Amino acid sequence: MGALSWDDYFMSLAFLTSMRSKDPSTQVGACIVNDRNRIIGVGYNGMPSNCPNDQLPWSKRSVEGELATKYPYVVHAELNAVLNKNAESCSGCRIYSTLFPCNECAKVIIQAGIKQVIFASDKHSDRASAKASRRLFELANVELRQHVPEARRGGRDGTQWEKAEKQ
Ligand SMILES: O=c1ccn([C@H]2C[C@H](O)[C@@H](COP(=O)(O)O)O2)c(=O)[nH]1
Ligand SMILES: [Zn+2]
Repeated sequence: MGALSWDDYFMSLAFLTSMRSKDPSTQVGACIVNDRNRIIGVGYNGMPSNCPNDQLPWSKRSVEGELATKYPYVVHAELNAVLNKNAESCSGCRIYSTLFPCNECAKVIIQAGIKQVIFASDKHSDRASAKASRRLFELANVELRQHVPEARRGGRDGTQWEKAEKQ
């Protein structure tokens, strides 16, 4: 068996990173890489640092309203990856994300100078936030590409991807 492709390697790293997330419905991971294939930052969706996790909700919906759901509190994987960067700048980099970035992440990605987005799942493509993202990325000339694992092209064993896609 040959070496893992860069795309499979970085997307695998994004999936591995996503496994740190405590979100019971959608674990997201992101990995920023420069043009020399060096890792610049990784992140996953989680509650802000220093906020005790047991005091914030992970629910998708609540009869008590939006403030009793995760949405106003969770820091998205892509934002965390940019905030965690170990280089001066993300300019010209690409980002691997296990989920297509929402519009808030799209703004961060564009402002950080990231030029390429490689994503795995597009499961929220019907949401307005995903549609707004696509619009922003197109206007800002950020290249989008859905990752097709080597295994899907008849290459290596694809069990890890099958598991990830079922999420
Ligand atoms: O760009 C994105 C969009 C979403 N996330 C995180 C935020 C939430 O923790 C989940 C989405 O939860 P659902 O239950 O699927 O609505 O994904 C992210 O990190 N980046
Ligand atoms: Zn987001």
